[in-house]
Amino acid sequence: MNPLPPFTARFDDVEVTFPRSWEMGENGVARRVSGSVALENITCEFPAGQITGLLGRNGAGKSTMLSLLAAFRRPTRGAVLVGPDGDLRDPWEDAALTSAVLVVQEGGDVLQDEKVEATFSYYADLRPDWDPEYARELLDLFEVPLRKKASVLSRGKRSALAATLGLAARAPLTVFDEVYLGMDAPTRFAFYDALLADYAEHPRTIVMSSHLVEETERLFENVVLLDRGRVVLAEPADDLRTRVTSLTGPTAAVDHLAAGRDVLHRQHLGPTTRVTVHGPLSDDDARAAAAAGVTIGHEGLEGLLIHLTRSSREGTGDGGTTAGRPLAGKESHR
Ligand SMILES: Nc1ncnc2c1ncn2[C@@H]1O[C@H](COP(=O)(O)OP(=O)(O)OP(=O)(O)O)[C@@H](O)[C@H]1O
Repeated sequence: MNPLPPFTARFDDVEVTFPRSWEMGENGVARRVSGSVALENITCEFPAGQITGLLGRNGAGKSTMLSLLAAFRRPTRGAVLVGPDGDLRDPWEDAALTSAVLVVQEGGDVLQDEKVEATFSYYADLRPDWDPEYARELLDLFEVPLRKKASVLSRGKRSALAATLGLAARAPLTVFDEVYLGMDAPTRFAFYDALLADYAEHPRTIVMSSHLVEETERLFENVVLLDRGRVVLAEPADDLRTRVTSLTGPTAAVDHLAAGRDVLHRQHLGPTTRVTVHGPLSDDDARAAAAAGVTIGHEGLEGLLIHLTRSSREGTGDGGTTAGRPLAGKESHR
């Protein structure tokens, strides 16, 4: 059977509100937790056959958004649609669609009390594009024993197993929700390399949520940035990369060039100053910089994202988005 084509995923004015609930406080007394808006006015697309990074600070709404793709929950309002281009549908209770969407979270969806090979058999039954040989290759690469129970693996090895399942299932829409948590640096980089190599050979749509922007950004063709439940930007990664420029050189010349610009970061080292600014330089500025001994460089995405999420927070103040905040009322105790 031919594999399904890569899927597109679309969010159309999506809102997710969590209802009020009860939780046990530290003192053992039940506490009423206010409802909260986790996602608000989310309209964006994860394009077919591309790798998109879903970025945002803690509590921004990344996992909530990704859980909608796998139909783990329904939006309170708006529509989530997935499928091959021209045939996007609501994945809710649609078994054919959900078997083509795989959301991999830390620890993965594994049979905890059985050997890893039992989980492989389970995926072979459930996932039409499962590649058993590739799965074993990945386990060798990550040094995860096939004959151990998943529950006795270390946290890093469990993450590597989850990554293995995500890659070897070759789902037309594959979502990695911070799956690398617990992996050491060599394993994380082996995972990124394996992902890129397999994606090149077997095109599919990949969405990866991440905090580790600096080390994952090279993977991304698109970026969706969430802040407090709202989309701050959704753009091709290359367009974003050209938006942050560093200027390094004599302090007076750097300050002159940076005047009136949106400065993201400033660092002094004796008579030398380095600033990062938001926005490209004109040709005239570039010539002036060269004449004044100022070196121009391009920065990664991290500085821009920190800046955008920080300033959106300051800019909105209390009257801005309600996302991630209580809906109404105060916490009460009983
Ligand atoms: N089951 C739930 N009940 C109530 N509120 C929830 C629930 N799940 C998430 N939230 C709230 O929704 C908001 C978004 O949470 P979410 O886990 O989606 O964020 P995230 O970006 O994945 O965070 P992190 O990077 O810390 O994992 C948070 O304010 C969180 O407290």
